[in-house]
Amino acid sequence: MAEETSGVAKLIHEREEESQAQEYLWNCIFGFTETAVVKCAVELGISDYLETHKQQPVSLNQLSTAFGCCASSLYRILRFLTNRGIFKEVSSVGDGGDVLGYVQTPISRLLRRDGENSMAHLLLLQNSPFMLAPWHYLTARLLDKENTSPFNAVHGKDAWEYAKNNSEHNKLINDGMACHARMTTRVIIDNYAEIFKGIESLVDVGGGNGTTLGMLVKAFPWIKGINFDLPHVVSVAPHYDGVVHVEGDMFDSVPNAHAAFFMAVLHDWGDEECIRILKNCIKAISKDTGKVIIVETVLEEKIGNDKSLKDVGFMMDMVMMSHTSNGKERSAKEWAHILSEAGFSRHSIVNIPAIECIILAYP
Ligand SMILES: C[S@@+](CC[C@H](N)C(=O)[O-])C[C@H]1O[C@@H](n2cnc3c(N)ncnc32)[C@H](O)[C@@H]1O
Ligand SMILES: O=c1cc(-c2ccc(O)cc2)oc2c(O)c(O)ccc12
Repeated sequence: MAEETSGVAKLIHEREEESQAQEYLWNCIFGFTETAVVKCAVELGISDYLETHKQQPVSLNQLSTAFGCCASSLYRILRFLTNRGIFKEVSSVGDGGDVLGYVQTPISRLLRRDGENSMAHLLLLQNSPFMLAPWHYLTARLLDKENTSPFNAVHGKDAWEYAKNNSEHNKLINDGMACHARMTTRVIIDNYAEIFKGIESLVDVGGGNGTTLGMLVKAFPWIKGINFDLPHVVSVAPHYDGVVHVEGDMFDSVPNAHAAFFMAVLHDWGDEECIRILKNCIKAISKDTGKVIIVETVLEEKIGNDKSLKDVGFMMDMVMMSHTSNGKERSAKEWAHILSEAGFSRHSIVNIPAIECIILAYP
């Protein structure tokens, strides 16, 4: 009898496991629909529109009129998004009785295109045709003796060369990265101001359109900011008080400054390339009191801390495999290797409430 019960329990357990496995794979198979539909909501500007109505529910008719789109298709898009908790459907009392309308949620607020903490442009970057096409060549990269990056396989050049000759892609990258820069820089300013005490001038190497340095200099006005990036990036960068834009190539040299800053740059490159860039940095910064501040993923640091942040690090590592030739996310051991090879005498890692850590390296 006991044996029979344990056999049934085993069978039930196996069925539960199989149904969980199926659920996981259904999500893998159709997971792209969520990204595609969220992208559609961003392109229409649904969050931006709802925001202008504060928490007043907005009806389907109002939305379809505002966007000039087919009400029945928009209804299906909104049904999908409310089902996943991205927007919320509420009823309110109107002239003719109860009316249904849509309001924002904490997720949809992050999808406003101009919000301070918006993630919309990062979503548009990753899901642009330029960035999606290379994923079809991931297996080809593994089988290719030359290890050609999927981005190169599709576009015939690396992402930075491609952006140089394609203003649409250049804007997508700069806006997407600025979106990420705003989120992480806010965390750094609010929690780690002591890192910037005593820094007279700071060069942001691969600083993109200067969003990060603009925020840092505003928060810590004693710093003179030098935003350093490729010519096609700085030539379209907006003005920020206290920041000068300098064009150049970090593989040749880095402008002199008291300290240097890197965010989401070194992960685009292999170890030898990072060592070369970092050696240029050591030459550029103050020998006695200078330091290099690196904001990047340290893979295992988030374990046991926040699983979702750790998962983003592993996903970013796949983005690097698809979009760069030698780039990768690194473990603490891998960071220690490139920093010591570049000539830094010591470094420390600060775990922060973001997907990255702050790595402080001293000459
Ligand atoms: C992933 S983006 C990071 C931008 C910015 N630091 C941020 O966190 O938003 C990498 C940046 O490195 C710049 N970059 C690539 N190659 C470079 C080079 N050889 N010299 C200087 N900057 C370079 C790119 O133009 C781009 O702005
Ligand atoms: O699309 C991206 C996103 C990043 C990124 C996002 C969030 C972070 O905290 C760090 C980096 O980095 C990218 C990157 O370096 C690249 O070469 C292409 C695309 C992206």
